[in-house]
Amino acid sequence: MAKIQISIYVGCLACSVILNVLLLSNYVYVGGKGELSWSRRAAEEAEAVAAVSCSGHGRGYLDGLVVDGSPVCECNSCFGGPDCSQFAPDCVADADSGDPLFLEPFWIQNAASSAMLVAGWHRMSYTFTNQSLISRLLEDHIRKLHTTVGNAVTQGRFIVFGAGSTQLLNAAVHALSPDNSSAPAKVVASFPFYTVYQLQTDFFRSVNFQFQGDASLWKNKSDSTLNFIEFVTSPNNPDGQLKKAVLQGPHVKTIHDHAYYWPHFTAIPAPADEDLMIFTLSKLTGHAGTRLGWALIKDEALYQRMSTYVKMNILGVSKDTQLRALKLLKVALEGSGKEIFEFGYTAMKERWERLSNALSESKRFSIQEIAPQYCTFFKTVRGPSPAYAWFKCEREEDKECYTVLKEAGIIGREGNLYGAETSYVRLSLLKSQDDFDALLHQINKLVAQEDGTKSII
Ligand SMILES: Cc1ncc(COP(=O)(O)O)c(C=O)c1O
Repeated sequence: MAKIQISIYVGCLACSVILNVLLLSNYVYVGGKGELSWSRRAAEEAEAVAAVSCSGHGRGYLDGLVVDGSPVCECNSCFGGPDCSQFAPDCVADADSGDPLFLEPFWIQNAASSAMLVAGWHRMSYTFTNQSLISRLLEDHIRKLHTTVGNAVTQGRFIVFGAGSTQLLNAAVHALSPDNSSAPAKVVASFPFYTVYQLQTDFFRSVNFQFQGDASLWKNKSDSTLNFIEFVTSPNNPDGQLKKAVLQGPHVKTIHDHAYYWPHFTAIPAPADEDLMIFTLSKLTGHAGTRLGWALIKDEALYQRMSTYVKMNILGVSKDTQLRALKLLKVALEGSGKEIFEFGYTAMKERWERLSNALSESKRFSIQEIAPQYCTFFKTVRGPSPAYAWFKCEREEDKECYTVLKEAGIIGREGNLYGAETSYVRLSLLKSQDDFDALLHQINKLVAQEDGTKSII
């Protein structure tokens, strides 16, 4: 009887050892031969989808549709057909959204260093092992990047991550509003301002805060006992200017939105050193879909309030997002940031120059002026490369400028959404090259109609 028991025991032990060896071998990279085990299939899938030819005007995606076993090309606007090779000459140029696809070619050039492979068991927990909601390594890389670029002081700042900076904008409004005041804090921004500040503040209707429009209108009242929260966007969306706060006073709190304070879009005259600064991965690496924003916060109590907001809202930013952001920031830091920012600046500057040239002889249309400025990152005076053109229809009869452009096959964003007159339209310059080319094509046609003489380039 004992003999049978011992045999069963030995048998079980052997099975368990074999099972563990098999399981372990599934995790193990077979060193020496350069062969992969569990990751090979995923790598092959990723390479196969990247190899799908979409004529340079589209892309196949791992999570895209598959037809007859092949990934389907998702075409850029104005292109169609199974391989995106068919150009639609009369297509409308969509210059509406701020989708930062101008950086896609950079990531294609850096495919190897930016690729990731995520195991099924990667960080399944709500928290990191130290119970934090934030990757320490990612936080270190963010601080390092700001120091390298010289665009923000991070010493003595706490960091909160959000699902994009969009979430942090309202987290900041919530955290800066008094809890038990008889009057809600007045949320303001100087015109023209990023529409979402108003949309969000109105949407999350609260007894603690209320959107009150143009900051400039409250200039003489800001030293009173009224509570103000001013959004300062620098560089500004839509007009690319480096803005400063309009209001000052003991009851004025300021949220500095630095989404575009990167060398792609602006000279960096000095590191931003404000009490509350908000940044986003979207306009830095172009990965808007990854949804990561961060706030640099001086005051600990404010940091705690913003952290609580994010905890109550989403219980922390996705660990997959944090992993991807880490990978991307490692690439951004290569060559002390020179590669990504040279690429971004060159692309945006070229677009700005081409648009400026197209409009240089127009009396009917204009775009904003941005003065050249010394950039501490490039160590030279550099010209403008803004994310958006703040386009103006100069003639009285064109004062519904959005409609004028729409009729000319261009979709922009109405100036009144930014608190400005309807003679302004925001045109996005940071989308894909195909989007920009379509925009320029339509602008050239429009300007050529102005005097009937200029040829269409
Ligand atoms: C000024 C400004 N702030 C914040 C955002 C939000 O960016 P995200 O939520 O992608 O971080 C945008 C997006 O366009 C923006 O223009």
